Amino acid sequence: MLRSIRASLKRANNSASSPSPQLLRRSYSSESAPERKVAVLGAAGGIGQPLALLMKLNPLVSHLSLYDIAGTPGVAADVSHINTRSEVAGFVGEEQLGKALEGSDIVIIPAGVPRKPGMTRDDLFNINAGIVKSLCTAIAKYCPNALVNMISNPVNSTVPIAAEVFKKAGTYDEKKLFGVTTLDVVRAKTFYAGKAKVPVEGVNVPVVGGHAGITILPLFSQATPKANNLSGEDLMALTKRTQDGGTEVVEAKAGKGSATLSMAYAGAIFADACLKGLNGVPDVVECSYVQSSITELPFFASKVRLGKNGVEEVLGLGPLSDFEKQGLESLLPELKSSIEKGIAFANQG
Ligand SMILES: NC(=O)c1ccc[n+]([C@@H]2O[C@H](COP(=O)([O-])OP(=O)(O)OC[C@H]3O[C@@H](n4cnc5c(N)ncnc54)[C@H](O)[C@@H]3O)[C@@H](O)[C@H]2O)c1
Ligand SMILES: O=C(O)C[C@H](O)C(=O)O
Repeated sequence: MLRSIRASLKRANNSASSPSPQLLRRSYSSESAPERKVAVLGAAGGIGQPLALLMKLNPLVSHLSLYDIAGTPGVAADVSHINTRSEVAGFVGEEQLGKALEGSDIVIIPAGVPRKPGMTRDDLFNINAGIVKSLCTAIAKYCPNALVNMISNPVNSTVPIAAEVFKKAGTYDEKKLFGVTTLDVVRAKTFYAGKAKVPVEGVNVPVVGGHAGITILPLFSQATPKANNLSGEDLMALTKRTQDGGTEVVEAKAGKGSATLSMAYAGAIFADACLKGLNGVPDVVECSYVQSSITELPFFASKVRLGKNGVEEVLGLGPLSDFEKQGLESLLPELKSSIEKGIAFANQG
């Protein structure tokens, strides 16, 4: 079971760009891997718990720090019994946040409220913006050099909030702040493979833009392997399903939250890519929402090469179909206003 989860994590490392056989072969054993501390903030939640489990299974992690406002002692005690490399520590309440963060190489943030049916991600802004702001203030103080993997929604705004908090604290490094959009890639791969009837393990689809509705733009024209059996209508339907993937789960859960298990998987894939980059593994490429100059917007999701300092290179969009060019035009105003909303919030008061 454990072996198959690890194998699946490894397989999923065939990133949004073409899979690098070298990357797939170069996984570290715990004996050779450097010490790496990963902190999960919101670790007792729907995403946090399975994410804690998946990070405990990752041999690149030596210290796993689980923080929440409640419930982490139990989660940490539970996960700590798994016989894998990392030492696990649970921290609860604001007074323990500093200890939870100190020395972290990566901080993953799934803290905050999830959607209920009928809500947009932006409806979460009023609660989650404050949570993210206070957590990022603590990150700036206790582990200013950590890579930050932002999962809390609305990602289109929470990433700009984090950037502003770090700027104010004098610790901002644009190479180290990531909005986690991996779930969009995971969905695009799954839906494409199903429709094209190709084995999902070998599928790659870049997803660009942001992480809400039409700002999620899968580039199926660049999907590999190429599928000649898909019509223009099929590609439009796949695009819509990817954009509405989160809502599909929210409705199916009928008031009991949003995607947690698939998100934990996606979060674990992205954190693993960050760890590999930090450890010097070459050609680690994932899509992520980062500071960017490939469009006129200051933040944008695209393929990103990860390295020892975080973002090594923000890769361009590549050739787009007419349908995708239109999608790009349409998403820019919404993404712009979500970014501005985040920046304004962070700078008020
Ligand atoms: N980026 C993505 O693709 C993606 C996917 C799914 C969900 N999400 C988002 O992730 C967030 C969490 O979702 P969930 O289903 O795990 O929710 P959840 O309610 O199950 O868990 C959230 C956890 O955050 C904790 N929390 C609240 N305030 C905190 C604080 N100040 N410090 C530390 N922890 C705090 C809560 O106690 C809870 O345990 C939501 O905002 C959701 O929209 C993002
Ligand atoms: O849809 C949501 O609210 C959660 C998340 O952003 C998702 O894409 O599943």
